[in-house]
Amino acid sequence: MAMAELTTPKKTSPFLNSSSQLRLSSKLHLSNQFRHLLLPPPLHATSTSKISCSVSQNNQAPVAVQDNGSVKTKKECYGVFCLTYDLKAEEETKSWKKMISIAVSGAAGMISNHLLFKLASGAVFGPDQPIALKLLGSERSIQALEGVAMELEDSLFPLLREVDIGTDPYEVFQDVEWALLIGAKPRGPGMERAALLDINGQIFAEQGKALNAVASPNVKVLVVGNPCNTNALICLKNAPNIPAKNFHALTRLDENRAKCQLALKAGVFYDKVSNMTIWGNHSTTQVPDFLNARINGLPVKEVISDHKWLEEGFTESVQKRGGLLIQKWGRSSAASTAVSIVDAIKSLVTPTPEGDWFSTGVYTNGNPYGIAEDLVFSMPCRSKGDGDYELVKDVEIDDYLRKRIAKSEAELLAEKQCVAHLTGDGIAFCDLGPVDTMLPGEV
Ligand SMILES: NC(=O)C1=CN([C@@H]2O[C@H](COP(=O)(O)OP(=O)(O)OC[C@H]3O[C@@H](n4cnc5c(N)ncnc54)[C@H](OP(=O)(O)O)[C@@H]3O)[C@@H](O)[C@H]2O)C=CC1
Ligand SMILES: O=C([O-])CC(=O)C(=O)O
Repeated sequence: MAMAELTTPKKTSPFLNSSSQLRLSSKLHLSNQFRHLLLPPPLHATSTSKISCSVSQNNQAPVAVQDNGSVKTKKECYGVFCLTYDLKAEEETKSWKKMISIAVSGAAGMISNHLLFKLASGAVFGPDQPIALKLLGSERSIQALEGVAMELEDSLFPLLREVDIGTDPYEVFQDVEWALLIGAKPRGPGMERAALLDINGQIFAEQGKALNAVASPNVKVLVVGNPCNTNALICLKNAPNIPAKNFHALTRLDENRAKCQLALKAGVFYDKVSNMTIWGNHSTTQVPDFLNARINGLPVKEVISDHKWLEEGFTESVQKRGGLLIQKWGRSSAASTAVSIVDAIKSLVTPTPEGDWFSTGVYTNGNPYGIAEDLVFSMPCRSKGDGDYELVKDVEIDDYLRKRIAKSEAELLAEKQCVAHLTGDGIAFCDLGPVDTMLPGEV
């Protein structure tokens, strides 16, 4: 029977019981000889506690080996991912990097359904990076999460080494190095934006606290669930031990949409469009920056002479692309959102090409553009590929951009006031103005 290596958790959840605080780190590789083994029945637990386990020789359910040598039946990990393996024992996997843990919330939702398979395939972190997926759901979705885990099992991804499913963020986020926060309540008909901010804000406040308590201290957090900028702000405010710089709100989908629209108008393929900034909020006030974007290395305005289209048609088409898609497709962008999450992560883990940049919603703290501090605001960034980023500080802002950026900034400041009770900034006061602002997916 192969043994797993014991590690002691750095931090513990207030919700963990003593048995679930035992965590054994897996160094073991699921070799092909084990693939035929009988697996335990699907998990019906409502929380997760990962203990790696070993496989008994007589085709019984996997069992966990505890530090005192006693054997404990493993219930919480999922199916085939409970099996043990030794990455260093086989030629093909010996040179692989140390496994990383990635948490995904809303893991049974539409976006995740596309994203998880890209993560597991190696398309995001590379072909030598084994991963563990920690899937966060709720009582609503626990059955569906089992279905997701079953599909991951059946995909036989060599790089996917562990899958845990659970409903308690304090357990699911234990030691994670990436947290992709996708789950959020969709805004229903007639629901005020203020109500959405409050309901979803509570989810992100709780998840921020959980990350703060149990995640890797340098965890990178990407907030996708809407309204993503303010949710990211709430999350980081509730995680004071994690650098605020590590939190992002996803505006990469907007960047990709903007590149596509410019390419269409210019009659070039979209790989010719670069330096595309989305400024501000992931909402209909966002500002796709055609002043600084380039097509074939030239300023957009030199390539597209229809400047009225740039200011009106282009800008609105990007701001409302999500809504148009819902009209056609009947549901909000899921596949392209998943692709943009992949792009956003890859932009942080691979060096940015010389002269280019990417957009991401980041914490404003000493920015050179005069944008209010203490917001999560989309801006141009570059990365050395180490998971971190630097702001691009010398982008030109003209009057057109300045006015529109100020509108998105005002919107975010108003959103921030609505959630003051969740950020530790006092009593909330919610006045979002006479016209309720929209998510890109709303019309
Ligand atoms: N930033 C961006 O560019 C984009 C952001 N989005 C946003 O991403 C989020 C997820 O989208 P998508 O995957 O399509 O949505 P789905 O509706 O398919 O899934 C969302 C998941 O959110 C979870 N959830 C959390 N809290 C609640 C709640 N109170 N009520 C209902 N569900 C809840 C549910 O999972 P569970 O039951 O497990 O909690 C559900 O599976 C949305 O907020 C959407 O607006 C979408 C597109 C682009
Ligand atoms: O509004 C939504 O849920 C969808 C969304 O963010 C987008 O398409 O950009």
